Formats: sequence, C-alpha cells, structure tokens
Amino acid sequence: MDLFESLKQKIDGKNLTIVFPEGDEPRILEAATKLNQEKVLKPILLGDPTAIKTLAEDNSFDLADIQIIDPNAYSEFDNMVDAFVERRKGKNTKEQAEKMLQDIDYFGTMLVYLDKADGMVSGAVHSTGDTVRPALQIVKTAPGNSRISGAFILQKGEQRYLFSDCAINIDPDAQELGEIAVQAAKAAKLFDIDPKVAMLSFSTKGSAKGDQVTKVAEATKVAQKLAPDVPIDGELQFDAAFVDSVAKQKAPDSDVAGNATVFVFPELQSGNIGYKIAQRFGGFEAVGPILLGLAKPISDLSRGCNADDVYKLAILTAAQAI
Ligand SMILES: CC(C)(COP(=O)(O)OP(=O)(O)OC[C@H]1O[C@@H](n2cnc3c(N)ncnc32)[C@H](O)[C@@H]1OP(=O)(O)O)[C@@H](O)C(=O)NCCC(=O)NCCS
Ligand SMILES: CC(=O)OP(=O)(O)O
Repeated sequence: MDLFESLKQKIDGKNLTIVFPEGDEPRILEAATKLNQEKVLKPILLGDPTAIKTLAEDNSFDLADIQIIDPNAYSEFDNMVDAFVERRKGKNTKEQAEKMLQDIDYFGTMLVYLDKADGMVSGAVHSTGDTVRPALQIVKTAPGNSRISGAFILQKGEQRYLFSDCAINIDPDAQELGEIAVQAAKAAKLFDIDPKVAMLSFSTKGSAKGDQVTKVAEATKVAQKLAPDVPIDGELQFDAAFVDSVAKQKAPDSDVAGNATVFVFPELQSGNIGYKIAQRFGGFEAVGPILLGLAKPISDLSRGCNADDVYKLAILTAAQAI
C-alpha cells in the first residue's frame, strides 16, 4: 500500500491537531484545506484571521471549520510566557520571552510543548535554523537521544529509501554520526522501510585514506554497537551501497552493499546536496526533513516545497505523534 495511505489509516479517527505557523502562505492553506476536507487531521493556522480568510477566498480554498489562532490576540499569552521562562531555566528573561514569542515559530512550538497541538509543520517560508531552533530550545530531545537529525524519505514507484542527515548537523563527529545512523534506522521502520544502513563516504572499505574516511569507519562501529540487530556497514561509496554489481566488486562480504535502503551521509553538505540531486535529477519524491530524536513531532519544510509536500509532511508528522 502507498506509504501515505497507510499512515492515513494509522492516524484515522485520532483527531490529531497539527499547527501551521505560516498560516498566511498559499501552499499551507491549500494543504490544510485538503487535510481538513479529508478529515485526516485537524489543522490549526497561525496568523491574522482576516488576512488568512481573504487569502483563502482569493485562492478558492474552503477553510470551513479550520481553527485560526491570532498570536497577537491570544488570551493565554501570559501563561505561555511564564511556561517558556520556566522551560528555559534562566536562559531567557520574561522580557526576552515576550519578544521571542512574537515569532510564530516560537509561538507554534509552545502550542506543541503545552499539548495544545500534537505537532507542528513550518519552514515553507522560514529557514531551517529559524524553524528548528525553537524546537531545540523548548521541546528538546526525546529520552535516549543526545541530538536531533533531519531525514528525508525518497520515493519513486515501488522504490523507497531514507536519507540522513540532510538538514541539521553541519559536521558531526564519529560518535554523533553513529547516533544519527541509529536514529535513521529506527525511523525507517516507522515508514515501512526495512533498514539496511550504508555509512557513505568517497571510500569503500579502505580504498581511500584520510580523516574523513576514518570518521565514517569509526561512526560505523559506533552505530553497529548501538544497534547490533540492524545491518549497518561502511564506509561505502554510494555506488557500492546501491548497485549490486559494484558491491560485488568493491565490498563482496558486506551484508548491506548493493542492498542499502538507508543512506547516512558523512556531513551536511553532502546530505543536503545528495537528497536534492535525487529529487531534482533522479525524479524521486523527497518528503522531509523529518526531524528525528525530538521529544515531540515538529517538521521543517524545504522552502522549495509545494502544497502536496506540505500535505504529506503533515501526515508524517501526525503519524509520529501516536
Ligand atoms: C540546527 C541549528 C539551527 C542549531 O544551531 P544554533 O541555533 O546555532 O544552536 P545553538 O548552538 O545556539 O543551540 C541552541 C539550542 O539547540 C540545542 N542544539 C543545537 N543543535 C542541536 C542538535 N543537533 N540536537 C539537539 N539539540 C541541539 C543546543 O543545545 C541549544 O540548547 P539550549 O539553548 O537549551 O542550550 C544549526 O545546527 C544549523 O543551522 N544547522 C543547519 C541547518 C540548515 O541550514 N540546514 C540546511 C537546510 S535543511
Ligand atoms: C531541507 C532544506 O534544504 O531546506 P531549505 O530548502 O528550506 O533550505
């Protein structure tokens, strides 16, 4: 079954609410309208209600009973400020909190933190840093996770893969990269991908030398130790990880090479470039980034997203809430 149909079945009837801070963005309105009409989940839009309704009318989107919250007229704003200050444990004053919560991503994240929404989807307009920073500061990591990472599902026809980290950690060390790989393997299972994890490099099993290669080889050992029941191998070049005939030549003893389904990139430059090449040259649909390791589901869109990407990421985000 199609991934999104199966995720829709999982969340069906659960009345999950997803907050969209960028409520005055047409792609968000289109996706929210569809999610609401199909009763997949309950969207909450942030912004000026009059401006949002006018924009919806201009684009023929029927918002029906979708909840709109105006952060500038939010009756529980003072409580939100107090909860934020308490959460930040001395890192931000009340005056700073009042200012920070004018930012719709901070405001939306607080709605999730305070259980007034089950998840959040933002980033159609805002950069990843601005979207994710409030989540890191307020929601923080889930138990057992020292950091978060950002994965993409890449799918085309029957093919479905997971790429990570394509969004968050700029230059992880070996320990961090190993943890990113384990987060990716766990997430793959959630999205019906049988994880076979390739730790990517420009070298296969010592064919090249250097600090960057050593880092990936060490990260492979970290990941194997953290998740001994998951097939994880590296360091592997992409062709050795993906193409059976190349795998036979370059890494004949590997249980992952040639069959990888989860691709872990050595740092963010290659991860972010890699997923966009698969998407734009390879014709794969890229859904994400899905933030892994956060205590509550919050997702960041690429600014290049369309309404269908928003719709699908909202479903993925809601599925992480159950
Ligand atoms: C994610 C990112 C914004 C965080 O960086 P930052 O704002 O400089 O973060 P800081 O170092 O100031 O830390 C802010 C908080 O986040 C936490 N944090 C930072 N990175 C984290 C991570 N990967 N996992 C968990 N927590 C993290 C810090 O501990 C800190 O918490 P505190 O305020 O409670 O002490 C930054 O790593 C980044 O810009 N990454 C690249 C994003 C990007 O442009 N991607 C490409 C497009 S998708
Ligand atoms: C994930 C990503 O690359 O986001 P953006 O395109 O918004 O920078």
